[in-house]
Amino acid sequence: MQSKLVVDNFSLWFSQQQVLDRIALQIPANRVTALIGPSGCGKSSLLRAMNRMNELMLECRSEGDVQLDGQSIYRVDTDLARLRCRVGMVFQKPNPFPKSVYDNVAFGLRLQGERSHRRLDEQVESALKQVGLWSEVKQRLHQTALSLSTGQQQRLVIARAIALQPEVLLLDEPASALDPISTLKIEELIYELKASYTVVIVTHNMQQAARISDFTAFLNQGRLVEWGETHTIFTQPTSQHTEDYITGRFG
Ligand SMILES: Nc1ncnc2c1ncn2[C@@H]1O[C@H](COP(=O)(O)OP(=O)(O)OP(=O)(O)O)[C@@H](O)[C@H]1O
Repeated sequence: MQSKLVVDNFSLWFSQQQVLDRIALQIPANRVTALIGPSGCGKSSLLRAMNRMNELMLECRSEGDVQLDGQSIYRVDTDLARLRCRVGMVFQKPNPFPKSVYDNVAFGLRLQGERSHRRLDEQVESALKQVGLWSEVKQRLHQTALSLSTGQQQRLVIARAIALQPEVLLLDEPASALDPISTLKIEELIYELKASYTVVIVTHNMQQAARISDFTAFLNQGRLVEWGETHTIFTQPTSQHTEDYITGRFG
């Protein structure tokens, strides 16, 4: 299977604290990969390593590499804006801009220089349809996005990321702030998204990881304990640590 991203012996430090230790992991294209593990084990840091978001923090240092389609993203001449368009990210708490629904989705497209009203309309509609939000918001495209429910806001933020036609979507606990029905919608959406995108998701919810992911990586204390097909990790983990974690005995 083709790897979209390859994490190659990657280590990360914040100040003196090492938070990732020689991680080696492949992210298959057009599949959902879940990152699981106890709080503080480094899941979000590993996710952020995949589009160089850790560097926005002070005193952050890394070793090793991450390759996107075989090309290192850690080269000094990497265009970070372009990288973050190719590898989009959605956070735990929905963070719509205090702008209209339409302007949220059109924001990045306008930044990229799109000026045609017709093309903007088409792309906004297409992104909102992909996240299943179009029928809910088409009458209120010019109202503030902050008037949407939390679940709708999270789908809007995913639409904002999708509008830029990323190749990879990084989702950091995207459903943890949502009610069960909104969570289900996000899970269905993630399942559909993998037809067009490579998805990496951090989740604390083992049932969610088992339901929506094809591959699972288990981290503990900054190390990758094991990774493989989700079914195998959940039914026949090779490590006792993994088994203890997924059965709720620790973490
Ligand atoms: N900006 C930062 N500055 C300093 N230390 C940080 C920063 N972000 C994370 N850390 C530390 O890095 C370690 C890993 O954090 P990270 O958020 O990656 O873990 P996690 O597995 O995603 O945790 P959780 O499940 O609780 O969200 C933790 O010890 C955390 O305190």
